[in-house]
Amino acid sequence: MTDDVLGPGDARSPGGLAAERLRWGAGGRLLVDGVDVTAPPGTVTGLLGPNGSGKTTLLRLLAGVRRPEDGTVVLDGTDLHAASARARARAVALVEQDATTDLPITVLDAVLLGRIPHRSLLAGPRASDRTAALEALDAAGAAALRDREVTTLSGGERQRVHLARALAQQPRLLLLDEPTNHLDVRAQLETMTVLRKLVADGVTVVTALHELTMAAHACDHVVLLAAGRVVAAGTVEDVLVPEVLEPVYGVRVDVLRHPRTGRPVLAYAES
Ligand SMILES: Nc1ncnc2c1ncn2[C@@H]1O[C@H](COP(=O)(O)OP(=O)(O)OP(=O)(O)O)[C@@H](O)[C@H]1O
Repeated sequence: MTDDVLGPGDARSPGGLAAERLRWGAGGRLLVDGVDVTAPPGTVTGLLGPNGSGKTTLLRLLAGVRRPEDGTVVLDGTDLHAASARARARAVALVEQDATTDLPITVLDAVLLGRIPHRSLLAGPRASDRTAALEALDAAGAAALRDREVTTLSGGERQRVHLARALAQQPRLLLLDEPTNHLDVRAQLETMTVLRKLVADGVTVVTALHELTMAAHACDHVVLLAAGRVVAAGTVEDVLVPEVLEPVYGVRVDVLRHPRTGRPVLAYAES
């Protein structure tokens, strides 16, 4: 492996993400406690769990932003934490929850930041970087915002721009922390359609989500966390069921069916 290229890894090992036995603690508490996450390429994996269950902490470990105290993160056969920061930046994009955008720069320049791992640090953006950024803006439904200053954007507009920056990065693994929490219903569905298109191109996607019906709509697999541990992992049909969800969330859950798609629609009531 060279300094700035991650993978392609061992041809015999399965592609996608394979994280095993991840452990990370802070403040004298284990926040991620022996977690395994497997996400094959071509799939969207939903990371679910109540507030404080460890989703954000786990995403940072998977992204290589934080080094686990124990365990491994392997992407396409290559150990992510053994790779250089530049190699990781080429391979992995993380869209953080409520990422701040307080630089006085245009949306297009913000999205061009996603191209930095792919170009020489001393050189400015090339025509191909600009093309990739414009395509990413278009895919994220943010093309009309390209000349706006990012500090003036609404919460939902910022969320689209953050997604566009990650798309411009052209990662093999895209990690997202509640990418739809500021979006109106149409924009939520559009974001999930963007993720489905990415996985169709072989990208591996792992996204934290609170809205379980959205997870049922868009995910192939889900991983349910509680208190830093995986309490269930599998298909939507296996995991998004009352007997699994009710003890974790402490609410009554009924699973209905979407009249158009047949996918699960979850209804909640206080227990
Ligand atoms: N650096 C830290 N030091 C101490 N505690 C932390 C630290 N980072 C996170 N925590 C705690 O770890 C737990 C897990 O936090 P995390 O942000 O991963 O949860 P989450 O599942 O993403 O939550 P939410 O759904 O509310 O966004 C929380 O109780 C949080 O307060």
